[in-house]
Amino acid sequence: MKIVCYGVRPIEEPYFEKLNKYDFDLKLVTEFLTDDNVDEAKGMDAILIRGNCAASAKNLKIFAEDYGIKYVFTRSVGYNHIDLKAAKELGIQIARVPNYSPYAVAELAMTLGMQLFRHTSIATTDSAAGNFKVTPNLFSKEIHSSTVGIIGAGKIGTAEARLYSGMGTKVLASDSHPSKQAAEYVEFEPLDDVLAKSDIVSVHIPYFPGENENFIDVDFLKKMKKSAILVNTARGEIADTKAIVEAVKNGEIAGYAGDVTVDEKDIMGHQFDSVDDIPNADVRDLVKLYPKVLLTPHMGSFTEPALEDMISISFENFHETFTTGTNKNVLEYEG
Ligand SMILES: NC(=O)c1ccc[n+]([C@@H]2O[C@H](COP(=O)([O-])OP(=O)(O)OC[C@H]3O[C@@H](n4cnc5c(N)ncnc54)[C@H](O)[C@@H]3O)[C@@H](O)[C@H]2O)c1
Ligand SMILES: O=C(O)[C@H](O)[C@H](O)COP(=O)(O)O
Repeated sequence: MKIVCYGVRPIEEPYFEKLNKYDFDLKLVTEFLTDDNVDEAKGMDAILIRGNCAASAKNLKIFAEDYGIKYVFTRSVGYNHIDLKAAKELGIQIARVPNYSPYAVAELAMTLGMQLFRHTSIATTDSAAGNFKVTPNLFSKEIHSSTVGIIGAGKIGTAEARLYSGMGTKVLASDSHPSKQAAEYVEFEPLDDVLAKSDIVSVHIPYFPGENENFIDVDFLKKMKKSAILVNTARGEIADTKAIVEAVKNGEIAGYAGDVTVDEKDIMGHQFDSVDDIPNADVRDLVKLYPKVLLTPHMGSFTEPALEDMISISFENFHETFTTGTNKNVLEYEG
């Protein structure tokens, strides 16, 4: 079976080869899938994409009607980059990887939160400029005697809760479907209470296009402590970026860290000559608030265990579908 895999970084290529136990005929393409590079899929039986690839109605139509491709799978947890409605109409099967190492993202979220909590980004920026003074803005609480709030205690949120609870931290959580697994590490409380009590708030809810844009809004931010840190490693679209910029600028929260932004397709994977060249004005303003704002380039899943899971579970998805017609990680459009 011929599979074209989009968004394969050179460092990832040996893993695709090593984990190819079903001997698929793989075509590895470095670029993310866009409407402009659909022709890489010509002659292929199936397509594998990642989070920052866009499976739009336009390119899905070409895959189905011009190339006869019926399978477009993603090696990501999130699937907001796929037009599920169009896929269903075109008879394209979509599947994802719902469960790669959750510690990949959980550890990053914790690292970013701790960096802001202990002011190390401010201190190391100062020392890199030759300033070794212990200034009042470096004064800190300690995490073992503080409270962390997890919003969305699913697989990643629970993994982060476990990490913090291992340090003795009290961990609260808000979740629309509280689980027993999470309850081992968190106390579930209503969202407003979690926001009011937490010193670090870490968000892990999925993005559902048209449903929960700007879940983190002015109101959400006002409910947090002025001394608290907000971390979003989930998706940029669930946050009102302008509201976060204002909240940090006005001291309504102490800092913000994100592994995700809005308009990712124009930002992630690109290198700009200057911050002023970042194409989204709100993201530009956010970046300029460093070191109170820390942004990473959507690298939460960029660890060896996560990468191996993403590839091998995708290959299992293809093998199951090629042998039985479907697989356990198929996504259905629920319009
Ligand atoms: N930064 C990265 O590289 C990276 C990597 C993987 C996943 N993600 C993002 O993280 C998200 C979470 O991943 P996961 O594996 O933990 O998913 P999951 O489905 O296991 O957990 C999500 C949890 O959020 C809860 N939830 C949904 N809406 C909610 C709401 N409004 N309020 C409270 N709780 C709500 C759900 O009940 C569920 O428990 C993904 O959807 C994806 O967008 C980011
Ligand atoms: O949802 C996920 O699995 C991740 O957020 C995501 O896909 C990572 O982004 P990528 O590096 O795959 O573009």
